[in-house]
Order: sequence, then structure tokens, then C-alpha cells
Amino acid sequence: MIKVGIVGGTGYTGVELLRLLALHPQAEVSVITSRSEDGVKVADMYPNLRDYYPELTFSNPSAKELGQCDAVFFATPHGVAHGLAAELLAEGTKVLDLSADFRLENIAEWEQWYGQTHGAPELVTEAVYGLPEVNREAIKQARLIAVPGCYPTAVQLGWLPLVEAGLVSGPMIASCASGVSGAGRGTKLGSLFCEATENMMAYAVTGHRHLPEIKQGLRRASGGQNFDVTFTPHLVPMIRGIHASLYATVQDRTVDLQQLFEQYYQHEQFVDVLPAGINPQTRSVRGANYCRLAVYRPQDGDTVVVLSVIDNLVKGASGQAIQNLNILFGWPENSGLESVALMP
Ligand SMILES: NC(=O)C1=CN([C@@H]2O[C@H](COP(=O)(O)OP(=O)(O)OC[C@H]3O[C@@H](n4cnc5c(N)ncnc54)[C@H](OP(=O)(O)O)[C@@H]3O)[C@@H](O)[C@H]2O)C=CC1
Ligand SMILES: CC(=O)N[C@@H](CCC(=O)OP(=O)(O)O)C(=O)O
Repeated sequence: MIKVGIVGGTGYTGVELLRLLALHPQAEVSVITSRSEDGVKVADMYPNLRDYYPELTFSNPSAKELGQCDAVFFATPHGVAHGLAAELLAEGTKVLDLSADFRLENIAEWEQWYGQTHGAPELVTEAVYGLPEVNREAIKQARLIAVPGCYPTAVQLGWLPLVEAGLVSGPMIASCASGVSGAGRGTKLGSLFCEATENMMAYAVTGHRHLPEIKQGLRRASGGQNFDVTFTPHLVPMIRGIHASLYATVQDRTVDLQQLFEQYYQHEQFVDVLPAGINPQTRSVRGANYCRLAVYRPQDGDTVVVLSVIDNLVKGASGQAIQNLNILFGWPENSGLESVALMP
């Protein structure tokens, strides 16, 4: 058993890490932090976890305590991991950051989109982007993993087969919808029940911070091509789930898209290319570490439509972080990730 720590254990991704790690055969949570709930037992705050963590108690984040862990997850707002990562790495602790602190290779771009000065630029080049489907070999050797964002996971997994095959020409459009847990547990007007329920709205239409992450991923997958991507996120009245409708121009009509996608993901246990004609639905991944995909060429036109769904808290955050942990420590990639989606 290795010892893991979670910084930000009261947030939605933090408690999702607790839920998934409760059944992990090789890892046990030994430190969990919260500044606001310091001294409170996890079992008292989250009754669903009572049997799994009877004594575990939230504590204030301390590098000394976290440095005793083999691996530490940061489930914190942007900027927090910057402050602690170097100290933990010096102790030999692996760092898996669910925030965006180490996702973008261009520091000026990070500062522009996240509105703050980068707190650990010296660590950016060593950080490995934790999308296992493209970076598995690098993840095995990593000390610091930048776990991808939720929208970038759904979008990249949907477009990678087309982009890597060099099939895309012209602008690309990602129209995505997210459940409200994507906004975190903090109090925000837009997350209130009366604001979010019976409603659907776009936001950040002029630019969302996940756009540079998506473009960076596509650029790397294509070997350096810059794609013209429009990304429009929407908030929908679900707790969990992301649905991405992805539009790209593919002029080559000879390619069998279904076969291309099935072959690309044939060895990926967490990416499921659905049989032709079956559309992915968010509830088919709810609580599970899957991305489910469908690909279409409607009316035999030039536009290829890919539909991609994930649970933002699982494959979009905590499940993907645990998948990275499993790869890092050489365990079966599905350790602790065997939960079946809750449907209906
Ligand atoms: N929600 C989602 O679907 C996804 C979220 N992410 C990213 O994961 C990270 C966590 O998200 P989420 O769980 O939704 O966030 P929440 O707002 O729900 O939780 C944030 C957690 O961080 C702790 N925290 C806040 N500020 C600090 C600080 N300065 N130092 C230490 N701890 C702090 C909070 O506890 P306390 O204040 O008590 O210390 C709380 O436990 C974010 O960076 C988010 O962007 C990524 C993918 C998907
Ligand atoms: C519904 C909602 O508000 N979603 C969040 C995405 C959260 C996420 O993925 O976090 P990162 O910033 O760590 O990538 C948003 O649009 O900001």
C-alpha cells in the first residue's frame, strides 16, 4: 500500500478522489487537507464514506505532512499547487495536479488566461500532460503530472483520431455542455438551484481558458499544426457530465471513420467507440472513468461530427488522476476505477 495525500479534500474533485480511492487496492489516503474544515472527520462530513475512512480527519495543508506521502493530489484552485509542488518533489513525493497549474507549456499564455503570475515556471517543462491515451510512456517516468481539464479531455479524445491521421482541414467547432459540478463546490450565483435548473446557457463565448489547452493538445497530436478552434461551453442542469458535439471538415470521403476510431482506441480500456448509429449519453458514464464516442458524416457532407461524453468529475478529473497514479506506480490501469456508470 502506498500513502497518498489530497490537498483540497472538501471540494467536488477532492471528495470524488476519496470515493474512488476508498476501493483502491494499492493506495490509502493518509492525509486530507481543508483549511475551512480543519479537525473535522471525513466520516462526519461525508456519510457515504463512513465505513471507509472512520478516523481520517481534515487538516491544514502542511508540506511536512504531505511530504510523508508517496503521492499527493492537488484538487485545489489554480495557483495552489505552484506553491507546494517543488517542496514535495524534493521529498520524493509524486505530484498529480488536477488544476491547470502545469498544463500549458507557454507560461505567458498561462498567465494571460489564468490572470495571475505563474508561481513555478521552472517546473513547467518537466510536467507531463496526463492524458494517458496520448502520453502513457511519459507518465510512467513522471514526477509531476498535469491532469487535463474536463472539457479538454472530452474534446481531445473526440478529435485525436482525425487530427493524428492528418484528416482535418479548416476551422473546428467544439460545442460543449457541462453539469454544474464542473464549477466546483464554492458558492456562486450561477450554481444556485434556481439559476441553473430548467435552464441552459452558453458562457465564456468570447474565450474560455480551456481553449489554449485544447489547441495545445491538437497541435502536439498533429506534429505542430495550429488549428482554428471555436470552443463554446454551456451550463446544463445536471450535476455531472460533459457532452461535446465536435464539428470538423474532413474532405477525404474514402476514409472509414468508424473503423478509424475503433482502431485508434482498440487498446484503450477507458475509451469506448460506440457501434455505428448509437449516440453517447452522459448518464452512460456517470460515476465511471469512461469516455464514450460516436462519429458521423451527416448527409455524406464534408463535416464530420464526433460526439463525446465523460463524467467531468471522473474521466474529466479525479478518475483520470487515479488512472495516472496507476500508470506511475505500474499497477493495472483500472485499479480503483472499475465502477460501473449509474444508469438511469
Ligand atoms: N469540478 C470539476 O469538474 C473539475 C475541476 N477541475 C479542477 O480541479 C480543481 C478542484 O476543483 P473542484 O474540486 O471543483 O474545486 P472546489 O472549489 O469544489 O474545491 C476546492 C478545494 O480546494 C481547497 N482550497 C481552496 N483554496 C485553497 C488554498 N489556497 N490552499 C489549499 N486548499 C485550498 C478547498 O478547501 P478549503 O478552502 O477548506 O481549504 C476545497 O477543498 C480546480 O483547479 C478545478 O479547476 C478539473 C477538472 C474538472
Ligand atoms: C461548468 C463549469 O463552470 N466548468 C468549469 C470547468 C472546470 C474545469 O475543468 O476546471 P479547470 O479550470 O481545472 O480546467 C469552467 O468552465 O470553468
